Amino acid sequence: MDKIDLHIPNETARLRAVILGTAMSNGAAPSLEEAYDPKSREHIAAGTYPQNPDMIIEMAHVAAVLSKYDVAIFSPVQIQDYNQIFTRDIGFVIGDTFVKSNILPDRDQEIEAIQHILNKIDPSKIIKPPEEVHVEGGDVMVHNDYIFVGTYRGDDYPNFITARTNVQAVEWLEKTFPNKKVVSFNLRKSNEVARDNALHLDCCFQPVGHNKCIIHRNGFLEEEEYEFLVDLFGKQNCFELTKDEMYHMNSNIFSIAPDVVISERGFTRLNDWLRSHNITVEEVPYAEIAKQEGLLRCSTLPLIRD
Ligand SMILES: NC(=[NH2+])NCCC[C@H](N)C(=O)O
Repeated sequence: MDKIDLHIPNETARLRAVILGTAMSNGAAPSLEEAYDPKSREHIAAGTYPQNPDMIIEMAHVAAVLSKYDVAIFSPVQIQDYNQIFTRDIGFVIGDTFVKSNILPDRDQEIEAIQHILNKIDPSKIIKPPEEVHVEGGDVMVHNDYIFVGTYRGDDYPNFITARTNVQAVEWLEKTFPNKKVVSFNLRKSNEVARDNALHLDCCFQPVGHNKCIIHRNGFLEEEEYEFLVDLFGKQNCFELTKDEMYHMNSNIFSIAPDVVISERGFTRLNDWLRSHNITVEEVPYAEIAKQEGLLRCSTLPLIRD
């Protein structure tokens, strides 16, 4: 593909091109102080932080499924000893526009590694918000006329390394995409307890199929914002996750089409529900990567959907 014509209308339309993160050179396990999410920290402390070779195998399974569906895969250039698995957060596509994230400083080298991919995009379609806007792709979802945004509105925002998208980002998205309805969600944050932390919106919610969604009530701080989504999709179309399922990142599967998803092989209750709605579930092992508080949506950045 010489030129990339971006097109992202929603989370589930048939996928044609995607950036897939890389685990080729993650480096040694970070120290407790270096970790920037509580689940990684939990595994560092327990001595169960994932090993590089295991994560490479898991990502190869995803690449194989994408290839099976003829999806064009783009890869970041590997930076030595640097975690580049969660490519979702470094930028995102809304319609025909690529937005470069203002990501956590610990992760800001990741965007340089996709410059060769950005070079294939019309430069007038690449934008970067001003510095005061903090935003990561895990918090941003296009849903046809809507843009859903995970945020944290508390005055203690600066204390949370787990709060990545601020209210300035919500305002900037409203201004920049005036034809979309921007709806924001105040998410539960914890720097210490992974089970009480919705790191990004995609850690507690994601649309799937034509009209369904996966959701976990406790990820939302405002009951009425959770209810807005349940009403929008219809209660019977919402798969409500348990606290444990949210912790294992069940909301973070990845859609190749309305009727095809990639999911973790251990997500039995979810995968059965998806199949019961005639959605093909391509199961992959991804439990090692899940230890870093990210899963399949987090490690993919879609560029073209139908
Ligand atoms: N879109 C996502 N949920 N990304 C997960 C990123 C996880 C990564 N450990 C971080 O803290 O940044």
